[in-house]
Amino acid sequence: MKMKFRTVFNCIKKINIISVRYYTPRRALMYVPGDNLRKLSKAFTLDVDCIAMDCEDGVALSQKETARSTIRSILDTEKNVTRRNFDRAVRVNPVNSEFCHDDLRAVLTAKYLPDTVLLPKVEDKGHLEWFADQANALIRDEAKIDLIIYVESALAVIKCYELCKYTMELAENGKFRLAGVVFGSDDLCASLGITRSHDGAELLYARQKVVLISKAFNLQAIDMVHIDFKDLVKLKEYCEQGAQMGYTGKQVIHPDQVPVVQTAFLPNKKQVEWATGLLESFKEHQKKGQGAFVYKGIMIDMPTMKQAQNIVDILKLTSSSL
Ligand SMILES: CCC(=O)SCCNC(=O)CCNC(=O)[C@H](O)C(C)(C)COP(=O)(O)OP(=O)(O)OC[C@H]1O[C@@H](n2cnc3c(N)ncnc32)[C@H](O)[C@@H]1OP(=O)(O)O
Ligand SMILES: O=CC(=O)O
Ligand SMILES: [Mg+2]
Repeated sequence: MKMKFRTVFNCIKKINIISVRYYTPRRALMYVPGDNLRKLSKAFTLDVDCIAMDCEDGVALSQKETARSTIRSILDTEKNVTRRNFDRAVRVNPVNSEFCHDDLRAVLTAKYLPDTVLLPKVEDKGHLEWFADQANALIRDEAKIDLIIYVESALAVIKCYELCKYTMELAENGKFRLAGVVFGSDDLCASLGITRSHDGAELLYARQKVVLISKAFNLQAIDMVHIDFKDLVKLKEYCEQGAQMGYTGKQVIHPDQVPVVQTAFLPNKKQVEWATGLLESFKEHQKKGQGAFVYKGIMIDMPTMKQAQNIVDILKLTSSSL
């Protein structure tokens, strides 16, 4: 009996609450320095949901122009030359840098638009208005891109709700839609004046705040990067913790991290069996007029049914979008 409880609770504790209007899976969001053709070519061979071609912090100041033009030439070529239909994302430089305008012009006027623009270091409404003006002017016709904003400073964590809300408002009449929020842990550490520890305890408050607010707007929440890329055991632990908090994916910097993250952000076989069994049982009990009932020794009513539905939904959404 004790074992049974543990098994069921192990299933429950890993559940993501998702409620989405459209869904592009981004379990692993993998950065590739935009000036490195070897790494870019390698990335396109991987089984990864999202490739983040980087113009920002993974690129030296002297290589910004090379990164921009390399990414542009990739976007000018057809997407389906690779074996997998991944999300083609570009991380541009922050709006208040000298590079962002040129980055946006290069990527948003390419023959094929990126699926997603990743906008780092967003801190106030002015940044978002500036981005909206640029995107609306540069994107042709009726096309729309996904936008993911980064919360990665003390100020941005405090203003996270306001930033998400305002981006959604701007998106209503814009050529972009807000798809998610990235929790930029490493820049946040720099902003707070701390050095990141191995267990990440210093990040807990902000990490939870970012996922809570993202989910309040039905957005994807993409968890912090694990820079100790050779430690795959700790990576798995962080993934499970993030998924348990409600994060839908994680930033990745090395190919070895990809399979761990892609797997960790999908419900496992045991969770799927638990969820489908519960949903069947829920239907039967509803027919009999019973709102609360016992399934595998646990009291079930509407909230647990919704958690089970989330598991089934995330699996369906992920497999149907790939
Ligand atoms: C922290 C906050 C952030 O903003 S994170 C985002 C900014 N940083 C980045 O983008 C860094 C991305 N990662 C990297 O550049 C590399 O993984 C670093 C960490 C430098 C290690 O590279 P390297 O010494 O080549 O690793 P390795 O020899 O183990 O690589 C094995 C093969 O995999 C390739 N690889 C490596 N990283 C990537 C990547 N991100 N994307 C695509 N491919 C990658 C290497 O080129 C190498 O391939 P090959 O076997 O030589 O063909
Ligand atoms: O951009 C990501 C971060 O952790 O900083
Ligand atoms: Mg950052």
